[in-house]
Amino acid sequence: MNILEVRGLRKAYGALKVTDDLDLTVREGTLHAIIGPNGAGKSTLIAQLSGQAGSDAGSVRFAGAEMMGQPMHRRVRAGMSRSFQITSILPGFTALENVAVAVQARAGHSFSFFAPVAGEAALNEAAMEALARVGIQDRAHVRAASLSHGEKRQLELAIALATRPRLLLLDEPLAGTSGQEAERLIGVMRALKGSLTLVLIEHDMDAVFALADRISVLVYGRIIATGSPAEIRGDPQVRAAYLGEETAGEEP
Ligand SMILES: Nc1ncnc2c1ncn2[C@@H]1O[C@H](COP(=O)(O)OP(=O)(O)OP(=O)(O)O)[C@@H](O)[C@H]1O
Repeated sequence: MNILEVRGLRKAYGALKVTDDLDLTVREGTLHAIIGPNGAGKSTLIAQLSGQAGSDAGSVRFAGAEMMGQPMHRRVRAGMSRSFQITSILPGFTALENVAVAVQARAGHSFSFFAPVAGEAALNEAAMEALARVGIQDRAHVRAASLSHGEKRQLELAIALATRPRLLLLDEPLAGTSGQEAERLIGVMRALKGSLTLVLIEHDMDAVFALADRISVLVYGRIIATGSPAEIRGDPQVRAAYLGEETAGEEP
């Protein structure tokens, strides 16, 4: 089943067409990576899908329902969530509080995953469960300011997971991480695979080709190819437009 069907998506900043009649189909349960050169429109696409940024035209169907025009909190409630940058983490709050606060803030007044009577306890339970899924439950009561960079990246993931998404949009989760931290995050993403659908933007090609079930290549606001890692690696158009000889020739 296709959990996400994007058709004719457009967004321009002045004369600059950032997403330009973009089509994308994501199958449920897959990790679908989107790669492309700097400035291709990847972050803008994630922002448009999550509802953080508006769109000029197009259709975004999630689990059969049209999301275009819906605000972000409605999309979160429908099961579509995105990870946020470290800047949205509150340094004086513990990891657990960060997850709980973010869930409430993002789901807004329509936060209704739990019966009202369950309130805070249920919220904390969900937050703790999310921390466990990303492997930092033992850091739950540590202030975010004291977490390592990699742990903050894990916390971002936990914040997104706590809304119990069916589809999680990840914008460069490995950015700025060291080798060991990146390995840990790759392990977390691998463990998440199958239990939900992941759409991943990532510059680390080794990680992309190791993790992805399918890859789409975005160039100048359009998807020029979609396929398995092997198909993308072998696609002459992709090699010419983006991957370059040294990456295209390597085996993961
Ligand atoms: N708010 C904005 N106002 C004006 N131009 C913008 C805005 N956001 C993005 N752009 C421009 O849109 C283009 C696409 O940016 P975007 O960040 O989506 O690309 P990207 O593929 O994620 O790039 P990178 O790989 O470098 O992160 C760029 O030329 C960028 O300068």
